[in-house]
Amino acid sequence: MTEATGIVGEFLSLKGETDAELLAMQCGDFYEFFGEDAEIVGDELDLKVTSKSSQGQSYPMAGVPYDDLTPYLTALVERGFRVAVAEQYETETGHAREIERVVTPGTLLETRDADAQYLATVVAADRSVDLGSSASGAHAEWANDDGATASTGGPLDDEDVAYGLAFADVTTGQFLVADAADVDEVLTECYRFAPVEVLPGPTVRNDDTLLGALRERTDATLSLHEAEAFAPKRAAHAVREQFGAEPVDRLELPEPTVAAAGAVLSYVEETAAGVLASMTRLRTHRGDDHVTLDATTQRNLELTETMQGERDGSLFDTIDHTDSSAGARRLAEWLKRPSRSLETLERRQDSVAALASAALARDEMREALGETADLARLASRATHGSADARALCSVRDTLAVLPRIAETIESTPELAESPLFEIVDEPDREAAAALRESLAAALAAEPPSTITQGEVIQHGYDDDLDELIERHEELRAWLDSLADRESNQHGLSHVSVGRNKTDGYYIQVGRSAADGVPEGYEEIKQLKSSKRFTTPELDEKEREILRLEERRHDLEYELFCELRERVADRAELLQDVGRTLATVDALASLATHAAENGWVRPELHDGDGIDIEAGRHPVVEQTTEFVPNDARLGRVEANDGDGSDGQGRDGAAKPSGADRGDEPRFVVVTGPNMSGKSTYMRQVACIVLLAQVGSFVPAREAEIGLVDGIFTRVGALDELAQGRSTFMVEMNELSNILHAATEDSLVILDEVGRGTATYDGISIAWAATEYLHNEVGAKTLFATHYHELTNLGEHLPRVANVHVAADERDGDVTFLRTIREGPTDRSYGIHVADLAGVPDPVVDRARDVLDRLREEKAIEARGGGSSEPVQAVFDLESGTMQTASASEPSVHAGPGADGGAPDAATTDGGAAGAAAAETPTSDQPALDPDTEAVLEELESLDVNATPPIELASRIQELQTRLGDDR
Ligand SMILES: Nc1ncnc2c1ncn2[C@@H]1O[C@H](COP(=O)(O)OP(=O)(O)OP(=O)(O)O)[C@@H](O)[C@H]1O
Repeated sequence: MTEATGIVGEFLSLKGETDAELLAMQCGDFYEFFGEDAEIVGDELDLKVTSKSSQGQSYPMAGVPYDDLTPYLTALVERGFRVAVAEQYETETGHAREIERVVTPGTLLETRDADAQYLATVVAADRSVDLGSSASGAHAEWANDDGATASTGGPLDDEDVAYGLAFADVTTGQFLVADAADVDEVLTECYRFAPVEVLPGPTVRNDDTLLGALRERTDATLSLHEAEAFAPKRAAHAVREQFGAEPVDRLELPEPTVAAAGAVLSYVEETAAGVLASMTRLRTHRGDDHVTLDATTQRNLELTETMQGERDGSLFDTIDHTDSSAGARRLAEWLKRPSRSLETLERRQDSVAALASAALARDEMREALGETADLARLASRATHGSADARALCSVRDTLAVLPRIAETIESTPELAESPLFEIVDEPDREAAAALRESLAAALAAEPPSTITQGEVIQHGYDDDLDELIERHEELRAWLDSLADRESNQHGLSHVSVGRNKTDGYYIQVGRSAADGVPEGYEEIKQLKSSKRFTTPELDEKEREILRLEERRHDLEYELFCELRERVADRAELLQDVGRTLATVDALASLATHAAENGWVRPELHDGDGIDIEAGRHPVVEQTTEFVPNDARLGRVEANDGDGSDGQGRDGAAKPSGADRGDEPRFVVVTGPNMSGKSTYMRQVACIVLLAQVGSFVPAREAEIGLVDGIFTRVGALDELAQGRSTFMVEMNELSNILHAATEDSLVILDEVGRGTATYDGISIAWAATEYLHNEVGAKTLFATHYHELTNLGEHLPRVANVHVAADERDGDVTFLRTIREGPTDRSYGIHVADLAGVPDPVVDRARDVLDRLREEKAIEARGGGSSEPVQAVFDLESGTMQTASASEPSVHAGPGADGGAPDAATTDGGAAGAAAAETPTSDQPALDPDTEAVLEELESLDVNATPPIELASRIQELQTRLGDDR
């Protein structure tokens, strides 16, 4: 096959120079794609694909107009492509082309999305290697400074690994670094920042598990960046060059973090040259300052999107009333990174309280905020050199909003006395005013979007330009009056003066008068009813006008670029003002939601307890007539004056554990299906989270002791699609919680152990409860259908029971949605099955079975005071209850026979299966030695001291041994 030459050949050779998936090459007034690229672009963007031949071969070709590249580029990058852009430039002998930039998801400046657009790096390094000489370490993440990659091995063992992360948003200049102790922390931060593109470091790119998790937990494109950029010396140099010596030297950032930061900088420089200058500050993000919200919890609480992946119906969507995109970003950031600093939160609360009580001033401020543009983004565009005159006008107009907001605050007493007064004073207001004034003096009121055609600079800004414009206008006036002059002077009728590309300026005379034109008129064109002429004088004026126009455009362009550079030099100031406006917007949004929904200011303290009176779910209350409920967890400073009658302040139940003299820390929530258990637990988590955002909360009153983390475990339906067993996911999540939660954490467990056989499930749930209660001490809400667990309250001092009440009358069940003290005795699962449309014969039969189960009083066998529980199971064949006995050593008799006891026995009608450990009754025959050995082992198993997962596997092993005997 002959190699393509000409333009196609040039395209293919440039394509060979880049690792971008697509190349857009400028060819005059178009950007063209050839070959496969043309086909992909044709498909993706619905562009017409034609063909171009070269060396007798035909190549697909697709193109977009030069001025129209941005939307196509954005669309391609948003679909995950990396697109190289080659520009054409003039040379002495013609023209040549070169790749100027590679646009990737993380370096796309022209984004249309209001969300932050983070580019992230994840670097792993072996802790055991002396980091000082890490480049020679066997598992060092980075390459040697000479460029050879030191890491050749696969993934590191997590225990020995330190992780460094960097997040850069080229559209706003935000630059954050963080370190992470393990993969979970890496994933948590990545979920929190939701990067659009991740650059895995040299070792991470070999770690299938971590890469898989990153793909699963983020929508990021994973891109490769040269390993040398991660080398410690080179990375540290890049960081010093960008931010000065401080981050590396004074902040003492760990090397993996520096490597991550340096690599991001080099990638940005390589792909989006020019925008680096907008990254003026390096901030460190420390998990310790924020409430730990692992990725699972962020999803379970539907912070920014629902479990179905929708934005609508998320917590953020519900509380967001911001009027600017920067404000929305700020609010989302607060929600994903709730604070643990009482001082920060009380400052926000003071501002929200002031804004909530000053409705008119708030409206005025929101109106002004609605007129603001995204200053941080405009600063980046100015730095990159892609801001046009309209963008600078937006900077000018947005800067003008700051004094308006400040004035409203200063003139409204409530606001003037709040922290808002200081917040608006944080940026250098004088410098902002000066910049605004110089922009106002320089820019035309409504400039065109093109910056090379003039009319962007205002009169009075530059003397030379004014002179040019004056002369230009004089000439225009001369031209405007030329037709009249000629007609009067020479008695011509039907005379006009015009201009077009081919003829330049001309005098047009009607045919009837054309013969009478004076001497000196030179005919340049004949039309049907007229003729066009020029004159030496007109020619000269034309030359002058063209010269003036060119000089005017050049000078205006020059002045504009100077102005844009001046704005770029003030990138940091613009980011400060943008940040202040965004903060005020986010606070005003919180105040608006609080005022419109009757939310109250929670009392925050560094103590332990959570006390919520008449709390509501912030999202569910929007669409439902919501029944409020109280919640109490941990050591609450008693100030409600009651407590003797077991009733809360409004008569609703207080968990019964309080009666035991210990504060309830672990509350078991039972109740029928669909009664509202999940909603109740999530509402508590959301209220605590909102409180630590600085927001008001949906409750009548609330006292919140700040928590260090919120952990949740709820059903994980979506994981199924990803090929992981539901139970495995459940156990992973449980394991994470048991490891990560502390005494100061809030834990929400919605059904633990449901994904496996009933006995295994109960055992795990039981053991996890004991561990959380005895070892961790976290404040926990635990919803379960295992009624056995309600007995834990009898044994453990800080376990309390509550249930969601339902009313049953004549077979009709009414959900009351009210939390009451103590456990429930019914599940109403059959009622829910009926509501869900399960066929009548099945529902009737289920009721029948349930009645029989109840008659056999299986529950009394365990809960009715007998010290020797009896295993009761339902025989599906005979439709009767059978108790294990010597005469019937059936498959049902062994504890934990897989799937042995039907779930109905435990989850419905309050009938409970026996506990996992069953002892033989006196009238049973002696057991065989193996079984006895198993029982002995079971007896000696220290449930409190054995980690739950190990416990589960021990029990499973014992079951297997019993099973082998059968
Ligand atoms: N306090 C409340 N006021 C009004 N409606 C509520 C309240 N709590 C829950 N609901 C509504 O009741 C329905 C069921 O709630 P939820 O899913 O929390 O029940 P559940 O007990 O966890 O159910 P299951 O045990 O089947 O998982 C939801 O549609 C919810 O909107």
